[in-house]
Amino acid sequence: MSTKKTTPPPKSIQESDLGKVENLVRQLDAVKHIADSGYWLTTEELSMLLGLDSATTASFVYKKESYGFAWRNFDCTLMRRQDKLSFWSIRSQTSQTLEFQNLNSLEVESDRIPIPSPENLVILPSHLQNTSAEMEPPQNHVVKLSQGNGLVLPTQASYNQNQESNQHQESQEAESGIIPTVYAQIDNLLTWNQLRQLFKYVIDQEPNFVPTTNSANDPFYRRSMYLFSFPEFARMMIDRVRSIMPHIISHLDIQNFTVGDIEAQLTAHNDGNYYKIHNDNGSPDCANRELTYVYYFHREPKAFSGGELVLYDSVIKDGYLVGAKSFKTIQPRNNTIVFFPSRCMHEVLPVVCPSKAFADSRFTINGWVRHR
Ligand SMILES: O=C(O)CCC(=O)C(=O)O
Ligand SMILES: [Fe+2]
Repeated sequence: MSTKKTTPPPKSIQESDLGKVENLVRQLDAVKHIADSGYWLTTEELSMLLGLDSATTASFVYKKESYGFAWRNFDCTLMRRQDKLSFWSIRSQTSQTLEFQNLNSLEVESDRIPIPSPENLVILPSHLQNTSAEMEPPQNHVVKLSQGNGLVLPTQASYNQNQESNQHQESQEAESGIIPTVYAQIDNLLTWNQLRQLFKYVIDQEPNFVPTTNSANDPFYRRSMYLFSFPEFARMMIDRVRSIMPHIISHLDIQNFTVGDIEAQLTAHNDGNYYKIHNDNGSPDCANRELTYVYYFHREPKAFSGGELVLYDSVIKDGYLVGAKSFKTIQPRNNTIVFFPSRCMHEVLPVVCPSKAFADSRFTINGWVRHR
């Protein structure tokens, strides 16, 4: 008996490959269809669609909501956990990634505003920036320094009619130990091209915006929408903020700290939206937030009014940081970024946007610089 193995008949390579390619194209079409629709999928559906193995699928159980992964040229993002289900969005990267890669290598154009290099940033000193006392400041809003569970709310949100000028309040309260809130506002953070691309991106992302929540679990405390995942622009903003951090710390004249994680979220405030008085480092998981930054952008001409950021000064009372009566008002000017200490009390005044159109919203990329 011969030991020689019989060679299997040559299989039709072309045919089997063609079958695989057809299946792949069918799968890619289906993924693209879902990505374009903006529908969310459960983990089980996502796993089926992408053909994920069971170990990968099982590992999703342990992921927090801020989780995403890339599958070919698609971004899959865990959007929400609701009851026992998790929901995922799929987004095609192709167009945005290509556009974004060119962002920093754009040739100088006539309408381009140069990115200020950290050395020649023009930061207006707080006292030269717009301050006002047109609204009613809250009294005795008490915040325990970096402690407590969740957002620490005013203990006594009684609002006083205040007709005096901010300047006047400042001089009065200087005598009673007021700690003025320092802030820095920088104009023209992005080039017009970057801004245009960001705006276009945000408009395309409208279906993925979801209502904001807050740690006070009070639905009336905050009204706005936010976009959970915007990886390219988040990266750009975080890099930019990190690069200017030494200059901001020195300008604000605050104690130096080692910069750790920097977060970013993208928010839209439309008609009637607001964010009541709060600080940004009042719960254990955000206790190491040192600085808050808010980058403002909107369509031109501006189609909303209101939405000012009000920054309250502080006083220390019985070991607590207490919001003072005096405050500064910051206008959400297009293409500007503002920095201030996260422990300071602040609020966003209601936005009036008569058209109610999403594109007319007050948009921000805002976030926090944590110390290491
Ligand atoms: O939009 C703003 O001006 C501030 C937003 C803010 O305070 C926050 O997101 O914590
Ligand atoms: Fe805040």
